[in-house]
Amino acid sequence: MAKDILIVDDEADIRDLVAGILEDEGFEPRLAGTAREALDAVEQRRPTMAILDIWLQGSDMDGLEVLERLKAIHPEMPVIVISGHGNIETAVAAIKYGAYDYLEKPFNADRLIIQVTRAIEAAVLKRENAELRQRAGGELDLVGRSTAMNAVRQAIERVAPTNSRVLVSGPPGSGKELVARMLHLRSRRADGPFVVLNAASMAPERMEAELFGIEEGAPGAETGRRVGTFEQAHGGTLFIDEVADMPKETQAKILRVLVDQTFERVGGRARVQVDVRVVSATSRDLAGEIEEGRFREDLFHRLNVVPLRVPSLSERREDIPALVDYFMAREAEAQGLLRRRVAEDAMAALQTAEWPGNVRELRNLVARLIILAPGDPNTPIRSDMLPSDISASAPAISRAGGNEEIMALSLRDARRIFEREYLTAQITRFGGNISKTAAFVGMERSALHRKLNALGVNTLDKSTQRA
Ligand SMILES: Nc1ncnc2c1ncn2[C@@H]1O[C@H](COP(=O)(O)OP(=O)(O)OP(=O)(O)O)[C@@H](O)[C@H]1O
Repeated sequence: MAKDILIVDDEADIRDLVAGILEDEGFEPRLAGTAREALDAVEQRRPTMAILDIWLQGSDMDGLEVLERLKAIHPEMPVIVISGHGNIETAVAAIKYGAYDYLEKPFNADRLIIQVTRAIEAAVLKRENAELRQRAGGELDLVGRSTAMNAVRQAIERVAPTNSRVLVSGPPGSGKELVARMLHLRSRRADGPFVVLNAASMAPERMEAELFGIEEGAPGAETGRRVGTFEQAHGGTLFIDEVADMPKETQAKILRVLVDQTFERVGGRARVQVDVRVVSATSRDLAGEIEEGRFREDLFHRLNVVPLRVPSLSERREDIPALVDYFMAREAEAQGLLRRRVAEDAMAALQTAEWPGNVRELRNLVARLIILAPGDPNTPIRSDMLPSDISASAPAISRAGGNEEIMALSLRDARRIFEREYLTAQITRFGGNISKTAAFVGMERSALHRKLNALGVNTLDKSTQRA
């Protein structure tokens, strides 16, 4: 995406000179000759950055005041100020007001280009850092090599660079937001912002101010003027989570933005232009919501240009061991604790459990186990240490055997262990009486003897002993 740079200078020659230099470098200059023109231009669309002359003749505000206003509206937007020769103090004051840097007149083209490039890079880095912090523990890759997950991965690679809108569907906690982040990171907008709006957790009366921003003085703007999520996402991706929870009036407004990419802030009249890719997600069946009259069909078609379904965890149980290992490593590091090994019977239980909360539920369980599973950190986590609803799904064989490793063995070895434990238990049950045991388990007495010998089970046959 071309980076647009607002050039604010009262001298037309300087404006044109700066614009020419930047245009040659592939930037998209926008020009303003007065403070008012500058503020109007920013109002209409947030530029990537601004270059601002401190001395603005013929304006009702000086450059420092304009700088202050710009910083109040878009604190993250870099501004480089131009100061006349001998005006270093003012330039330094501008830095205190939040300017990224200053250029002293006369300046040469190379210096201008270096400063502009550096300012944009710094803003991108700052945003990335902020996003990383905000994500706190979020993933940037999808774990799991099941066929279902590979299909999701392939779809992401195909769709991400296209700029199409995507509707991600899937049950709660299955990884829809993660998929949306990957769509952003693999798109040409990757160095733009990724902004999340959760329609489910937002009061309907606040939704519009949140999406479109609000002007000072409008009802609900107690904290002053605010930029909405659509504007924050300019040049990047807006992720609308649980889109089915959006009130119907808001749905109509979103539809308009999607059609012409402009909107008005709440309490404002100016049209704001944005360039935003919308990725939305739902865990509900939108077709059903449309039928019930709760979701607009025309909006559905606009959002659902490319549908992408994230499978539930129970549709890809073979991914569970890799997910467990991955979360175990991450959570152990985050908590400053040692990783625990998960014994095979516990893994088998995790792979057979139902997981209504999908990957999120599995992640939370692993985090809990690291802290709460009994035994020292070198003891493997066995199925009987899992919460009862999960351990109940451990295969009966591994619970009955009490041998946590049985699920790791070949059928031949597992059968041997099973037979030994089963027969030892039965003999114990019948007080060591081989005849009674043989009758119960359905074997000839002599065959049972041979079997016990082969398995290395020592018995004192009590059926031949006189009481
Ligand atoms: N394939 C995966 N690999 C690694 N981590 C995953 C994977 N899928 C989901 N997660 C993790 O599981 C948690 C839940 O995922 P996410 O928030 O993306 O789900 P969601 O479907 O958007 O949830 P909700 O429906 O509640 O909004 C997050 O911590 C996410 O990082």
